[in-house]
Amino acid sequence: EHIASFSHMSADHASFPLDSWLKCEQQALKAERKQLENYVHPQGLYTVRQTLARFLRLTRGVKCRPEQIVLGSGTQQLLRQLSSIMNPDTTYGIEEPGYQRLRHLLESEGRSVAYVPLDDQGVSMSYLEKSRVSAVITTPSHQFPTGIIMPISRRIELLNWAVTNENRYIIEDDYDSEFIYDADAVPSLQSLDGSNRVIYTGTFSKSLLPGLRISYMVLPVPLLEKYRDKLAFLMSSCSTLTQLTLQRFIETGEYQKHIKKMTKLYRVRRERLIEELEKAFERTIEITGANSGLHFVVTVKSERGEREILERAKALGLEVYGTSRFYQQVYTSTHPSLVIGFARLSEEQMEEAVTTLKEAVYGV
Ligand SMILES: Cc1ncc(COP(=O)(O)O)c(CN[C@H](CF)CCC(=O)O)c1O
Repeated sequence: EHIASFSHMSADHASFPLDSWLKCEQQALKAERKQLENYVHPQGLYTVRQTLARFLRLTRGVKCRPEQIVLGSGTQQLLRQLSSIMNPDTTYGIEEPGYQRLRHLLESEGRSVAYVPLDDQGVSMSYLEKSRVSAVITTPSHQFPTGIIMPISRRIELLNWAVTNENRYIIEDDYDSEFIYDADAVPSLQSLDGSNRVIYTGTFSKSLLPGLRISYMVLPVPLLEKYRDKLAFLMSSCSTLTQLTLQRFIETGEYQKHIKKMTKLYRVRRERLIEELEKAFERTIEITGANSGLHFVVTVKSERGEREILERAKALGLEVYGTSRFYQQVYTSTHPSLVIGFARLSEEQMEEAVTTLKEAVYGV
């Protein structure tokens, strides 16, 4: 077990509103026995998709009808389905650094993948325009892992790129978009798309819990028709009970209440952690990507490389990950950078966790 965790992989399970979730679940169990005794629509229960369509419009400006939503047990399942209805010779552009598990998934499906470098506004358009990428997978709300928030100007450029060729798509992975601190919410790419180029995916793993395994994708109508042709045989991959519980949790306002509470809690925690890091490391670190989401990146000026820092941190009982895990190419950057998540870090543990991190970076 770790003495403390900077893991970026979870939400703050200690603050999960268990009582109200259980109440919604019990109500669902009692009121919806019929639904539970049968198989439901392959895309998930229609009434749940109605709730989600309203929720996405309200929170992210996503414009869609419930028919366009597919519920799934995790983003990877949805991407697997999507790649089976898209052009088989699509080249998928993965952000570099980016979410490597999506790359592994696409490669395991025999899809062709290319790497799209980033500049300070997100995916590099100059690279994209020269590349053979036809479907770019991007995380504009809080680029994973750098934390870059893609400005509206770059979103427009990206949409213009997509409309210049009817085989081009943007897969907008709106991951980690629920919590924003020092920036205004930027409208989703999907809300700006007038040409059926954007597939929007999201998940409740960060705002609720990863273990619920409930994620969703919004298909533009032409792809929905392909979905119905090719994947009508599929059964819904996420639990009907979880769908019904989530629906109640949203309809009763519990979800919005939870997000408000967690934004306040995470904002305070994030500020405290930045203070502690700056106090302990003084001028020797640079913090980037901290304006939204549940993690940021800390780049340290140290002779010690990332691998050695992580080994020492592990030996000291500290859970922390480095950014090299998100690069497909091996980079030997002069200054190692770490992904610092704060969802699992309590205020009491903070000082000790930062001291231990400093020990891992500079300790002898
Ligand atoms: C960019 C991005 N889009 C979606 C998910 C969510 O997927 P799901 O919960 O299955 O809906 C993740 C999940 N991120 C992993 C867990 F935090 C990262 C593991 C690692 O670092 O290998 C992610 O990074």
